[in-house]
Amino acid sequence: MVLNRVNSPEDLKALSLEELLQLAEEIRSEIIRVTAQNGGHLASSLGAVELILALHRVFESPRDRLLFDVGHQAYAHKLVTGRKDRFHTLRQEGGLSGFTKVSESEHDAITVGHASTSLAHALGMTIARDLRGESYHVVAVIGDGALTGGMALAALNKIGELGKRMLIVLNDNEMSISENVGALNKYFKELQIRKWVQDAEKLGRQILEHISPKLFGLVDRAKEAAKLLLHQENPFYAWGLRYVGPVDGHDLKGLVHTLEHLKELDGPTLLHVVTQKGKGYKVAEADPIYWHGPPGFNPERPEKVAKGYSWSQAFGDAVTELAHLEPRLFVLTPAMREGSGLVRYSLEHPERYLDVGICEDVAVTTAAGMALRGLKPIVAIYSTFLQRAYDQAIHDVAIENLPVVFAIDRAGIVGADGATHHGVFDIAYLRTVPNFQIAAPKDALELRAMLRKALEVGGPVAIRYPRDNVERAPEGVWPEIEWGRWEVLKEGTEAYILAFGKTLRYALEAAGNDPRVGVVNARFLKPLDKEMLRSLARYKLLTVEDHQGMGGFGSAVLEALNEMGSRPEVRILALPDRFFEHGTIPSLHRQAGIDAEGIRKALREMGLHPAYERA
Ligand SMILES: Cc1ncc(C[n+]2csc(CCOP(=O)(O)OP(=O)(O)O)c2C)c(N)n1
Ligand SMILES: CC(=O)[C@@H](O)[C@H](O)COP(=O)(O)O
Ligand SMILES: [Mg+2]
Repeated sequence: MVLNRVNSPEDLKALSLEELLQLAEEIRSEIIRVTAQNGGHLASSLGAVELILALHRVFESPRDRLLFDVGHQAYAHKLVTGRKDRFHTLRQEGGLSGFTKVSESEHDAITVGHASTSLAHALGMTIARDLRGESYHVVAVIGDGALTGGMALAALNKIGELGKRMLIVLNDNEMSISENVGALNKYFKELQIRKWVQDAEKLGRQILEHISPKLFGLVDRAKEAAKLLLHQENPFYAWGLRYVGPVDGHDLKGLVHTLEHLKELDGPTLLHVVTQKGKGYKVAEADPIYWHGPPGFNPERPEKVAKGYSWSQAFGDAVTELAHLEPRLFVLTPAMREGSGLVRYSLEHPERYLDVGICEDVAVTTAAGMALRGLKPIVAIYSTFLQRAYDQAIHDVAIENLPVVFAIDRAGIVGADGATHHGVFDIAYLRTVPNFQIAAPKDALELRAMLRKALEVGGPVAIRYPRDNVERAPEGVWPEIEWGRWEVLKEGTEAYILAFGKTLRYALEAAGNDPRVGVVNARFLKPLDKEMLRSLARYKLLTVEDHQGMGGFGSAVLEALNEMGSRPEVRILALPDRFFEHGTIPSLHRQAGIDAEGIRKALREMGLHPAYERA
């Protein structure tokens, strides 16, 4: 096994081309083996194997800084940078992160998980490097999907102007999670259509290679000259970049030669590599969407695992029906069609569906534009990714109190994706914004009721729900809901648990049949149900939420009690002021003390010992 001999990128330099090719295959097998047991970003990582090996062959990490945008495609990078013995712990609690992470390795240049940051990171690093008189290389690998993000394009604009030496590798597989979108993506396809150019180039390199490897760079120069003659402007000309490509992103030998050549060039260069997402694993090549992030699977007989009915699907089914009832409804997603449960909706209502690409800011402000002109837009968006559109939510939606519904998926701890993805800030960052209303349904029926009502109440409405399964609600059923009113699910004589969203299940479990402890589905956070809160203020109160404690649901309850001059005993169960790494959701909830056990413990501390303890 060649991989056994690779303990650092240094070791790659001693390998022959045959050994490098063998190493690529061994790495592919290891990625498949571990992703099969742990789940993870399989297709993206399989597609980047040759590229990553070529980069580590040519550059000198950690002296040279290799940046991976999103960081989900970097499994090969982890395997050749001293982490192969821990690779089996990928995305497991206490194990390796599923993305690159500065605190995990000196070879990880940036901590990522959210897309489109690598170019601004690289810009900053080249400025620091030059200011400090240092001379290392900065290389940023960015996918065609991540390049649809506005901050990537804005960074390109600055990179081209400053002209600092850096290499940008565009890993173009024509896929985001879904098929990629955007005008640039269409242009890249055209660039690749000139297959005869690529074939001629490959032949030219092979011929020159036999004459002298030194002539290899001649092909690049000949190509650049040809493009100028053909007036095939460098697609990144406007951004002041040197463009090279498209080249075959799986041709390890060709990549090494091209990178060797580009390494010597000054100024910013963009190397356009064409890869196949899922390369080397038939099922992933055939369906890179499902195999973008599969749960565990049988590597010998890989089959799609039928996941249970999720909140995302409940949302997708509800809006698909709702669109028949409300002709002004329009649903937008920032490149998360599958994750947000919108495949069915996009097929049934293509004229009222829009995937804007990986640009949450554009999704929200496009929705604002639609609302200004009479539509009723719903932005389907993960809590963590909504962080990218906070000003748009305030500046473009809330100030004019526009009727935009935010269907916030993955609200709360999400599990294996870890700190970059837990949706645990949205309550705090939204509830301070005037005009925003915030709700969390207890089940799919309540989700349907809230979505329908949200389209009527007007103004910005955030409805948040977790990464979890949920019992399917019957089609065609649209229950009424008293907007802004909580729901007592269990009476109590001494205390009430006020649960917001997913933690309601834990509250019911903890209260059991103890007559002293009541449970409230506190499904509206803004507006709070102050009338019911006032009536409960004579009991001990325990709030529980799957969100940071600071600025969360519990804070809102405390503020309201203070406002009404009530001083009951109140305990807040929420996430402490720290980041939670990757792990299973139940385990992370247990660590945070917001599960049934945590609630029981808090009740005991409030003097409500379970009956068996009192006997
Ligand atoms: C800001 C943000 N929005 C959405 C996502 C979800 N997401 C993760 S990977 C991905 C697609 C990335 O496509 P690309 O950059 O082309 O990489 P590939 O998987 O094709 O290698 C998306 C949308 C994210 N990570 N960050
Ligand atoms: C890398 C990335 O951001 C997405 O692939 C994300 O991991 C999807 O999360 P879900 O698996 O919760 O849809
Ligand atoms: Mg891609």
